[in-house]
Amino acid sequence: GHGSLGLPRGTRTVPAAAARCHHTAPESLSCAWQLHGDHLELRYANTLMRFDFVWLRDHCRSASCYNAKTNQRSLDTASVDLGIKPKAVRVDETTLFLTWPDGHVTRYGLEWLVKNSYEGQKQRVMHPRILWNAEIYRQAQVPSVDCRSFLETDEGLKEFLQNFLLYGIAFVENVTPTKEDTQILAERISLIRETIYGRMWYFTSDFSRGDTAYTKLALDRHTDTTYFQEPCGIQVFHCLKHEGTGGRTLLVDGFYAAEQVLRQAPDQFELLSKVPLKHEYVENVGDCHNHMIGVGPVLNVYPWNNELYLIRYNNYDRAVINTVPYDVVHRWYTAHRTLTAELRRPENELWVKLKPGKALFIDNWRVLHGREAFTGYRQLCGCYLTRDDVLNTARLLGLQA
Ligand SMILES: C[N+](C)(C)CCCC[C@H](N)C(=O)O
Ligand SMILES: O=C(O)CCC(=O)C(=O)O
Ligand SMILES: [Fe+2]
Repeated sequence: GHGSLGLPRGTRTVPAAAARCHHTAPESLSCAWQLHGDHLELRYANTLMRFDFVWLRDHCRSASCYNAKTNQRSLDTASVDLGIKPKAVRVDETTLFLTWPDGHVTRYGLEWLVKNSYEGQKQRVMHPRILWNAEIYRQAQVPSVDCRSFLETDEGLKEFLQNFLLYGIAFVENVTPTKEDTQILAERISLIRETIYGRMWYFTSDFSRGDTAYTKLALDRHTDTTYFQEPCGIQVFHCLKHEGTGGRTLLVDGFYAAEQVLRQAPDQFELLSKVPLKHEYVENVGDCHNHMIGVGPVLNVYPWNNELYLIRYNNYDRAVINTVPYDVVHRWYTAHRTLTAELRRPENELWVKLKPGKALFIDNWRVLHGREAFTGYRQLCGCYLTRDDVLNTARLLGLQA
């Protein structure tokens, strides 16, 4: 052995024989382990990891516990004794071997353990992103992908998806300006998410639906369908026609703004990520009758690494707040104001004029959109996409999503 791991010796550590440190050479990638009363401690590749015994038994990848063809567990986890403890431990250069009380042996690749340990996951992000303001986005000179390359080559599709994952927005150019051609684009990367607005939608300022989107008014930055229990993951916009003035589209990276809140006021960030509230859509126009309610905090983060994955921000559609006591609600308004101030900084605003032929994909869990008031006839088509299926396509092309 190379000496002690410097562990606090509590009453729960196992007897001396098992508590001795064990090392494997070479030093650089050496593995040290120590068996405690209720967990195994492992140090490998500069990571100190702690594994619960039931977790270790549950993750046995032997043929009897795991079906490698379907990647499904066959072990009945409920049959594992919650007090289980390995009776023998061995480590070589690449693998940890545990022998269980009934003689069953489990092997774990050390790299696999690092990747799948809590400590390993805590240090990495689920979704690599580049947070942006207008300057950062312009400097990056993210190219639009050509429609043919998007539709006909894996490289084109992959480039598009990589940009989309990193920035939360991506453009396809040279698209035939019709609803049908826009649908073909959408279906290249995902399934269309059908909602109360239909599958593929057209919209103009005809107030055919009970929502300001269907007017010529300006719309402040927001995310859509905050009033769904699962807001739509992706929004596709394709402007088919505009004869008039104004109508530019505003895009703001919500995660960039939230990150600034985290820096300035971590307690406010935390409040926005903990306080659940409702968004609501009540419609009674013509034959359209809908009542939708979605519940959740403004900021949604993975608890183990505090990584943002969803922002719900729509001041138009935010419902009556009746889920928060008065003193918390005041602090919530303060936090909401801080976030709003960040979202409204002019340097965070990316303004684009959507034109026929250029389709825009927006990550509706991250990037807010808005529009300038306009005059004249303007027609947009588009759809929402199911997020799981966009990410599925990205992963199949080898991207981390
Ligand atoms: C995109 N499309 C015009 C179909 C619907 C617009 C929905 C607008 C709604 N206020 C929201 O933000 O969810
Ligand atoms: O008209 C626009 O450009 C966007 C309107 C809007 O926010 C929406 O349809 O979700
Ligand atoms: Fe919208």
